[in-house]
Amino acid sequence: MALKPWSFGPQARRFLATSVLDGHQVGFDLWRHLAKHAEFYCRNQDTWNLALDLGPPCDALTPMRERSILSRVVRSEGDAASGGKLVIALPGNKQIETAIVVSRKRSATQPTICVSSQAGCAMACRFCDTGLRRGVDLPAWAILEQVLHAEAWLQRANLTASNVVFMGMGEPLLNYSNTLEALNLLCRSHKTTLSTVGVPPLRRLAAAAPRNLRLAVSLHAPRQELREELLPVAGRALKLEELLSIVRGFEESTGFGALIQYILIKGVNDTEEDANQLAELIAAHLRCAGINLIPYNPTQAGSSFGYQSPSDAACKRFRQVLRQRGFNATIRFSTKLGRSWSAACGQLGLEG
Ligand SMILES: C[S@@+](CC[C@H](N)C(=O)[O-])C[C@H]1O[C@@H](n2cnc3c(N)ncnc32)[C@H](O)[C@@H]1O
Ligand code: SF4
Repeated sequence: MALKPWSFGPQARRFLATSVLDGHQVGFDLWRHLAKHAEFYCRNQDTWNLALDLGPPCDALTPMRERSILSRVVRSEGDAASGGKLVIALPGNKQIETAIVVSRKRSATQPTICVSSQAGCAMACRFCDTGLRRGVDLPAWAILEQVLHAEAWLQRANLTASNVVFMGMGEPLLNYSNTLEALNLLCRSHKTTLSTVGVPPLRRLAAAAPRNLRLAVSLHAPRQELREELLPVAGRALKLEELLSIVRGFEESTGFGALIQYILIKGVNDTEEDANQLAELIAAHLRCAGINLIPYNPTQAGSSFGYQSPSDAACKRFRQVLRQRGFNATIRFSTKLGRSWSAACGQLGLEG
């Protein structure tokens, strides 16, 4: 495949030359990513050295030959046309997971790449299997390479992703500087959404994030005490009102309403009264672009608390209350297939 004359320096071009030795048939979007990566790697010698444990200075990238992309896909589940999961090995054999959701709205196919920011997560939310493992921060390149691998995978079905969401393994704001580094590149080419449980670095992000970043907040409860029950961090870090006021500031500085995420757990937070309280809370504090209701996906973590998925009817009732109060509320039903690959929300991270 012929190289395009990229306007980066010679080191970056050499990086590109080596990155195609394995003969990937990559499309234009992926090339653009590679080019950005090249720029990124050449700027970040420290990250590069650390990752490879070899210590080549930037000038010595050429001998790297076919291992220019540091991570590799060790397994994929599902298929490119309908979505799936990639298990990706990093140098040193740590494994991370990237989910790819392919949704169809009318005739348009919209793939979304769901990246991990950490392997494991220290937040230990009661319903999430990622939280069963302590969080290890991923370097920025490992976040970016998930997009590369996912793009290459999607190309089997002639698809490209325009959306990237930080909704895979980990709490992105606890890996603040690497996440910001990755966001600065990704927001140039993809509609990018960062999902957070709401931790203090959110204040810094509001000032530093690219202006077109979208924010999703995992709220899950309309009351502080219920939130603390579900998310242990809610009792230690930002209280509900404080969190909402930071999110409001974020909405003002970016001009985009935040997306509210709300897991629905049978008999825990799924009553009509909960829905009404949620509507009041959000209306009082936020502009809010929409409310994403996520029926609880069965997990090992959640089963130890007896959590169960709500019925479809209960989810729809909850949604109806929110809609009647004027909110754009949607239910994110995970496909049976997605659950069987353990690629659904909260199910990533028990392997590897
Ligand atoms: C895995 S988290 C990653 C991003 C970030 N740590 C957060 O909590 O927003 C992405 C979303 O998955 C949701 N989630 C986690 N476990 C879940 C489960 N068992 N069922 C449904 N959603 C779940 C989270 O609440 C969050 O909204
Ligand atoms: S829901 Fe998010 S913050 Fe909570 S344990 Fe899972 S990944 Fe971490």
